Amino acid sequence: MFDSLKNKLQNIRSKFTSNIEEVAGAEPAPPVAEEVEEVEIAEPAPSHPVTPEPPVSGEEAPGDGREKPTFFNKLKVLVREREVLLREKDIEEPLFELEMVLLENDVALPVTDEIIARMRRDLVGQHKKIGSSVDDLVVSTLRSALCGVLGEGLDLRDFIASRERPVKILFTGVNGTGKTTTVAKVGQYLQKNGFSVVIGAGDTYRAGAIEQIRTHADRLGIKTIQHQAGADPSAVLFDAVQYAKAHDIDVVLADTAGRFHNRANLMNQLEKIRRVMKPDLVVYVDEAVAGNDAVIRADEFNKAVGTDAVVLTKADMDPKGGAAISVAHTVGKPILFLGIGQGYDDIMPFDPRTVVNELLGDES
Ligand SMILES: Nc1nc2c(ncn2[C@@H]2O[C@H](COP(=O)(O)OP(=O)(O)OP(=O)(O)O)[C@@H](O)[C@H]2O)c(=O)[nH]1
Repeated sequence: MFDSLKNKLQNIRSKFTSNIEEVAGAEPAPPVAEEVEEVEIAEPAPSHPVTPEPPVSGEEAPGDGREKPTFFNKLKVLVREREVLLREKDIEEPLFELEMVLLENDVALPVTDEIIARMRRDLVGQHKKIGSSVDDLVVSTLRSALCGVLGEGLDLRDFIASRERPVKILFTGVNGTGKTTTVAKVGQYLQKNGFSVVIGAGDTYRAGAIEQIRTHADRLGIKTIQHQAGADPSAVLFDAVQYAKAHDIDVVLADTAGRFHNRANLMNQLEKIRRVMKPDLVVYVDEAVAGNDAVIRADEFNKAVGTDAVVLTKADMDPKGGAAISVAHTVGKPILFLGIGQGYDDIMPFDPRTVVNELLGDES
């Protein structure tokens, strides 16, 4: 998943590190006298008896019984307190490369600009403590820039636990992106997390769609509410909600026909579904492999009918990761899950920190 972006980000990480190391190496060492007073560092036991050194002329021996800072102590403090003041030109080159890498990997332009601005703001013109590892500074700055655009994510279990039963989740999106499979995967995920589920077969438009969702649901032991092909999807989903109420089911998952935001009749149909079903959560499903197109569609869909969260499918086939990085910041709604394969288990709750750590090759 996102291998191209991952490899390139890790190269950029080394570039930033070597540039900053160069600046840090060229800077004069910061003063250490005051810090040395505060720090207690165990000194290695001497291998032979040490005769106390007489004070160097002009220097007072400490009169409070404390040991005078030694060279060894000073060195340790120096490493710990090492600071660097970065100027724009010190990181201009890796910043430019980062910008190119993000754009080449389908990260949307405004999102790329935001990441670069965050990096610049966090690094340039400030004294940065770099301790013994410049790499730590680079990784934490990159991590916070990426997490800044990915937002907080949304834990579906917490969301469901916070709502009245039955919690109604409506899945929408364009044709063939993996919506029906996603409904089945989410059904299994919720069952495994202790919630009971019913599926409403609201795609009455595409030939074979009802049978498709029914087959998935039967395999997973989930009840499906269905009408015949061509029926009004609002009526099907209304029935699914009634069934859930009558049988104390926790969650209704509503499949719907794929549609584009500019197809007026299908969008009106979706409006009707919303009025009748009153969903707690509208989930827009698109495929990560569509890159920037998926981001634009998600944004337009949100503006046309409103979206609460996004699922990106086929992340397993996407080397770039641009849609996953861009969609939450562009649409202003969290990513709920990534689809990572064709099996029912191939769904991953989207945790921004985990994804960023994976991209940076850093487990901390
Ligand atoms: N590799 C991969 N394939 C997926 C993923 N999710 C779905 N698919 C596949 O994508 C294809 C389309 O999935 P569907 O669930 O039928 O798509 P849909 O959006 O419901 O299609 P419509 O009903 O036409 O809107 C199927 O072959 C799925 O197995 C995923 O995360 N990874």
